[in-house]
Amino acid sequence: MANIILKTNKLNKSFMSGTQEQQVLKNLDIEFYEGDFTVIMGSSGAGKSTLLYALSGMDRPTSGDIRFFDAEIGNLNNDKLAVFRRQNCGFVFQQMFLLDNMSILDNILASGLLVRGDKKSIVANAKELLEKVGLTEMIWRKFPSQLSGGENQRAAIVRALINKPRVVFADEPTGALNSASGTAVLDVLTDINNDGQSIIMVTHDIRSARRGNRIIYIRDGGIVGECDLGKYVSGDQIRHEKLKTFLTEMGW
Ligand SMILES: Nc1ncnc2c1ncn2[C@@H]1O[C@H](COP(=O)(O)OP(=O)(O)OP(=O)(O)O)[C@@H](O)[C@H]1O
Repeated sequence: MANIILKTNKLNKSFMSGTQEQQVLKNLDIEFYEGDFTVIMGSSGAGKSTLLYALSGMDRPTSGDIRFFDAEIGNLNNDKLAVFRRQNCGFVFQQMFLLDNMSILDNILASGLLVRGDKKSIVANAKELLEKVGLTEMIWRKFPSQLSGGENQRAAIVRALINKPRVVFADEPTGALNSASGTAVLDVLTDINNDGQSIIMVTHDIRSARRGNRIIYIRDGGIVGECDLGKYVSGDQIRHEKLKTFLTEMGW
């Protein structure tokens, strides 16, 4: 049995809209396991991104506990939480801002150097990841304002992965990418997962979801189903059909 990396206990998250309270996550109890590529799916507004933000410590729950490895993240103050996130987590979210006064490569190296001191290995890792997501050497020297949205997004993904985080949180990582760039990003996520890094990804995209081994379905802030797909194998049609059947059963 794989180690539990994240566990929630009666997780609730509400937002106030005027005087009305909207309860988005409702008493959620869930465990995530080391080495899994977990995919969270569900209809629009079901609470997927809210869950991802709470799990990753980007936002605080209204009530309930989240145990992340050995840390109860609700008990960490903001500074400790920031250090904890920097050391353990990578974030591949839609809004990921690169610093505009630094080249693409420097943006990535700066993130790496914040956590590790070994510049040589950080540079080597950065170049390998940049090539994998299809960003050529000419682009490494450019500044974010000189790149397309998709190029910036791929660079931001490299920055998120540079420290080899134990857990990568991804929210629609291929959302703004064309098919070839999307595949390159999914291939990188699959590679790092095969190397042992855990991934928790929210997506609407069945092609992205297919990369996961565990699919969780959320409706109205609660988990209503899950499907064990086994590890991704390219071109495995049976796996693909199993996912499609599961999603149909869930009313997707
Ligand atoms: N910061 C916020 N303030 C107020 N309401 C919010 C906030 N964030 C999310 N919500 C509300 O919580 C609900 C769930 O939002 P969430 O983004 O988690 O859904 P989702 O399942 O990720 O949807 P989608 O697939 O459309 O991205 C929505 O009704 C949304 O309006």
